[in-house]
Amino acid sequence: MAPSTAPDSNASATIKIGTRQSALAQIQARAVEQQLKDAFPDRTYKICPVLAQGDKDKVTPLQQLSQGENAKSLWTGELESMLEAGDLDIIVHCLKDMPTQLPDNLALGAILEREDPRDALLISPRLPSGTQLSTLPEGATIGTSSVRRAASLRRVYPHLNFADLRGNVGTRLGKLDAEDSKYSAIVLAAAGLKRMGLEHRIDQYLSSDSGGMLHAVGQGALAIEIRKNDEAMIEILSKIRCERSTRACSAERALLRALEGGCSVPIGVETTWRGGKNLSTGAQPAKDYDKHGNAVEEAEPDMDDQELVLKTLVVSVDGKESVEYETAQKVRSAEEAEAMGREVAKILIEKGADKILEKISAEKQWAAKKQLEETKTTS
Ligand SMILES: NCc1[nH]cc(CCC(=O)O)c1CC(=O)O
Repeated sequence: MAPSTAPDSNASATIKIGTRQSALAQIQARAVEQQLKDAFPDRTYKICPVLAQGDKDKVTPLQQLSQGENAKSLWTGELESMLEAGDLDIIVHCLKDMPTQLPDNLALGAILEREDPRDALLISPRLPSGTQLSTLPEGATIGTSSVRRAASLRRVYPHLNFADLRGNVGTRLGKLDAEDSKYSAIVLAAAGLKRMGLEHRIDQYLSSDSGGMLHAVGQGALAIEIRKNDEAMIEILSKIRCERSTRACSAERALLRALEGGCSVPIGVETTWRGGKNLSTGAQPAKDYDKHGNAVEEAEPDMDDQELVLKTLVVSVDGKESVEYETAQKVRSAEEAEAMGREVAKILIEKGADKILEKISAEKQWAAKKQLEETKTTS
């Protein structure tokens, strides 16, 4: 690829990449730096790890930390202030952790090619190998702090128990492996494990076909946050963005925004692409050939000829009530994908998802109030 010849006066300035400090976050930042280096080898880059508020406070339940207007800003607030001040040029995020509404002067600059979006089950080393969700004993405890994960699994496996599990990926694995561990299994995002080279710890991939679990909105995708008016950066990022992942994630995020859910709201999604010229006929898919005439990997069908399939699930905390909806349509831009997501939100609400979400929101407010009262009486 030709090196950048951007005419702006800053074309030689170091690109400062902000990231959280966890091992996974830094791996992700390095992966983005590498993609940028491949596209713009003449530029220089600096990774700046920043300690997030959410990483400092490991005691308060996540659900209460992320209450209210500024939900989730505890993960991104410090980094965003630095981006606004020009101390950073981009922030690398897991899209899943990004609020659907960003501060006014910041923007989502790019969504990169998505890693495996599924959740993964990791079984305790003390249990027989080959154990799956369906063969876990009655009363076995699953570690997860995600309401979506616990609620979705309760729905299909009401005989299992769920317990909070916090910390970064390494900490959570340590808690599963500890000799006196209370967990029979834990659930983590497959993407994080794969990026950390821990794929071998996955005992079962969870999906609509396996465990009845749909993943979180945006799960598995990295996103780049930028200053809204940074045209030079938008141009740079256009070389590393992924249109397919952008359309799928745009549909998911528009759905979440319309349902006004945060990361702890049990909305599961699954987006896949279906059909297209090469696959819909059932004929042998056409091969592509490189310039030497050697067959290369099967060409992906043109996205514009395919349908985006969106599966959704809203489930009550106890797993007893749920609303499901699945649809598919062609989406020829991120905007069309967003319209699809909003339409699906409307249908989910018509089917009763609003009642499930209202109840969860009321319970969260009650828990936060109780927590406040407890702090008052103990201090
Ligand atoms: N909630 C924290 C978080 N945010 C993103 C990931 C995984 C990586 C990704 O989704 O890109 C994780 C860890 C997990 O859920 O296991």
